[in-house]
Amino acid sequence: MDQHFAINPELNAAGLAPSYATSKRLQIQNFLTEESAQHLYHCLANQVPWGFAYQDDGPKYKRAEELTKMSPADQNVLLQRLYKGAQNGFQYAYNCYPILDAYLQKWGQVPLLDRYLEFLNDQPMLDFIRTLTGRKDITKGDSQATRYGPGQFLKYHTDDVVEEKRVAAFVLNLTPKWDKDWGGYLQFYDKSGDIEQAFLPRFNTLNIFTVPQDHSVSYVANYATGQRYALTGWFRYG
Ligand SMILES: O=C(O)CCC(=O)C(=O)O
Ligand SMILES: [Fe+2]
Repeated sequence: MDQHFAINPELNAAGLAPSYATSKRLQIQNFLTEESAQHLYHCLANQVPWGFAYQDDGPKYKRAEELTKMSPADQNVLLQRLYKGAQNGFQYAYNCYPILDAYLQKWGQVPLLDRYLEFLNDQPMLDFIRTLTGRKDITKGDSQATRYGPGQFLKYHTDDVVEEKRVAAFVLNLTPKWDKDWGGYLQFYDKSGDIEQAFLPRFNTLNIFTVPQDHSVSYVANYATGQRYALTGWFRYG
């Protein structure tokens, strides 16, 4: 496989660092070369066997193989149960492909995403992120592919899992076309619950932010006609 991914050579991490340091989050457009972003997008849109991630006494994941064994009626029963759970507590429902687990367990279903995970952990990327965040102690990145469609969401949370040693969360958004009435925003809140900032899903755009920090992916409208594709994860120390 001769697939090669690259960061947009015009970007300057040191130049962006002061803005990240001040606001604790940043949106960087045209993050990868156009060719890299197109390859990844077509992979997410056409090749990924999407499973389903949700919460049920802890994080749960159904692989694509299990999902296809469920009837549409049973899938709907599950979704309604998740909506019920969302009434009173933390909940999420979105399609997912756990790239790091797939890599470590050698699922072998999407070789391009194995190459992407290596790219994420290669020197140019780690150096860029260390310079951008000012955190020289970052040692690695993990990632999952996500797809949010109508009726899917990720409720307010902070990404704080102490033992996972997360320094910064990232969302490499790969959604080519999105309408601002469709929901699916990455939203950040202040203490009183007002939205401080919200990032529209946008093609080839890296959203990166310090952890912990209050955020959510707003509910995708039932009338949305698109899917929100992204590669998300965390850069870690130790
Ligand atoms: O997809 C996004 O914009 C954010 C995802 C997120 O917050 C998470 O997976 O923890
Ligand atoms: Fe998060």
